Amino acid sequence: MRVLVALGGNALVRRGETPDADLQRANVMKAVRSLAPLAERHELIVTHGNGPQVGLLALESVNDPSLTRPYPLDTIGAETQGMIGYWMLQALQNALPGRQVVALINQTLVSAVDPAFENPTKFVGQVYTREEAEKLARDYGWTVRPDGDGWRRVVPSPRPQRVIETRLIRQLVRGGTVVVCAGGGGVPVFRNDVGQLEGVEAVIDKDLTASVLAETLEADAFLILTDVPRVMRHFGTPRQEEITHTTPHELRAEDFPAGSMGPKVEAAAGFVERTGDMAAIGKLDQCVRILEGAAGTIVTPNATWPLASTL
Ligand SMILES: Nc1ncnc2c1ncn2[C@@H]1O[C@H](COP(=O)(O)OP(=O)(O)O)[C@@H](O)[C@H]1O
Ligand SMILES: NC(=O)OP(=O)(O)O
Repeated sequence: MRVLVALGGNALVRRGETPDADLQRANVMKAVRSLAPLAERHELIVTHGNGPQVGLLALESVNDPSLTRPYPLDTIGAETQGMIGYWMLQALQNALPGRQVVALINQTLVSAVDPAFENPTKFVGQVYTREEAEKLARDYGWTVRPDGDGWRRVVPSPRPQRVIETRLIRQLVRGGTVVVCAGGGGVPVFRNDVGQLEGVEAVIDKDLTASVLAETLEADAFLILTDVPRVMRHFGTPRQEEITHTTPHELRAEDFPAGSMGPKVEAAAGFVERTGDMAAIGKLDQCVRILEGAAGTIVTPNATWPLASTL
């Protein structure tokens, strides 16, 4: 069975935690302990978020007096793929001796005229007070928006069209290699007037890229792993209830917040609609049980879909 896992930013650093390298490495090791049993039994592709990290490196760059201009977001996105990819590579190699593992720097094609460039929505970096965020917006020309109780920088997040290195990833996976790729949704690139790839200032949603990649790699299951056990109806209200098994049609009838559960639900529902295979959203440390259909929110084409037949 071929399984593609999208690892949430929460798995690396939670809101309010200091994003020291030691802490993130320890969190990566913990995540890999959960993922290792999947890799032992299945072909595995791992993608990961980079929102907190891309924001942190962008802040460092904007404060670096030796630069005439800060590094662009595509370059910083590639830096985060290198950094997080290295942590994951090492942790996976240590957990899976004898198994080939690779972490790739790779790019995702977007449209240069995606309307997202006019309407930044992707939260990056740390949480600020409103006053701090407004000062940063004035000083650095950032766009900032409320996120929960705090404020954060937002950047454009164009829709992923295709992962440029898909063929290579497929070859590696078919050969039994565990592949870490499409980190931070992939480095956003477009084709310029002369057909050359060129980076753009954006951060792609990693769940949406993971959905596209899972489809093109013909994954049998697409797991979105985060810090909540299931998607909830009426989240955060006294009427809150867990969704155990659902369909794209049912999910699309509900409203989910744009900055968090919304893209996950869209990514899962889209994958199931396009492929007829299974997607799920749930907690990282329950990933084995989620794949068995015994935990998480399981999304299948219809209510009677024979889950057990895929296992
Ligand atoms: N309907 C919902 N059901 C469950 N969680 C939700 C819902 N709406 C919003 N959330 C929030 O979404 C968060 C997960 O999204 P996000 O923080 O973007 O995850 P990650 O960084 O792991 O990708 C949860 O921690 C929860 O607070
Ligand atoms: N690029 C991205 O979607 O990162 P997060 O999941 O960390 O927000």
